[in-house]
Amino acid sequence: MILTVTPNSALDVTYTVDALRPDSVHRVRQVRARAGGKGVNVARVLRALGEDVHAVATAGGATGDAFRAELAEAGIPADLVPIGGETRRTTTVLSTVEETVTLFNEPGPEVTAAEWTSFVDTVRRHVPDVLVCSGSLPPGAAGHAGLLGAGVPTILDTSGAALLAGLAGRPSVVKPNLAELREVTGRADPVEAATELRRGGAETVVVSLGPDGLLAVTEDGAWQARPSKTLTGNATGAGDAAVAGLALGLARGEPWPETLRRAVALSGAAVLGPLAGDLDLAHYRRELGAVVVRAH
Ligand SMILES: O=P(O)(O)OC[C@@]1(O)O[C@H](CO)[C@@H](O)[C@@H]1O
Repeated sequence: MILTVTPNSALDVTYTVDALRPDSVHRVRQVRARAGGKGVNVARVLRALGEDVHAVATAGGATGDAFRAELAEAGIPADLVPIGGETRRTTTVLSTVEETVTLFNEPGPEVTAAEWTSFVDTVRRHVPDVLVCSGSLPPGAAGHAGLLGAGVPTILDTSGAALLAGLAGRPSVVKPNLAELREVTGRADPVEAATELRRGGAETVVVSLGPDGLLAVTEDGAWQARPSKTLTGNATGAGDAAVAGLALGLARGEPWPETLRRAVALSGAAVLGPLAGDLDLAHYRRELGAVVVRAH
């Protein structure tokens, strides 16, 4: 079983507007709301692939109730740890004129020390094949390192100070995008920057390069996997789909080139899905054979 952990869960609200203009009123053409946060998106993707997955997330207040109801409707098995604060919302604005995707991520509610302990205990009750810990931390949370279980392969997908602190948990994989990698290392070259994170405690660093695919820097060498073509769509959750592919590769003990191939194919399928966590499965199957993987 793959366990996905979302400390700062969210109700993802997606607005579709015509043009997005500052200093103006926007008429929203379509509103969609559903359970989100990066780990929840990873769980959705794995579930769509028919994999055995379980989610752990926080939930509080009326937004937490909506989050809980939607997750149950989606059929994702989950342990939701109650918190006193209100689960946050994230807002994604899709503009059909500029074809842009704009995100507003709230910080999330303050969690108490007791709530965080209960969250960590809930995660530790599981013995997964792979543990995926994704997204930001809510204010007051002690850090990801305490969630990364010894003896279980782990993926940490977060950014900034939380990523640096999480290295203390010696994750099997971290997956920053290029901007996040540069931000935490101050280095422009992705291989040098990834090597620095490996020295800091990550076994493997997988960098998401947007339309250029994924770059993995591992103890056995480096590989880059590129999609067969550039896609347009909703890129929110594309990184989470890539993480789902990495988790699957780790669970199956596949070699890195295979794992990267799947992760890139899933990431493209997510860009074509309407909302974060959705997949175009036909694209995924086609793209699996078309992704180009080369030693870097
Ligand atoms: O604020 P975080 O935890 O970094 O990111 C949260 C988030 O923007 O990431 C997902 C897309 O990856 C969205 O579904 C989600 O709400």
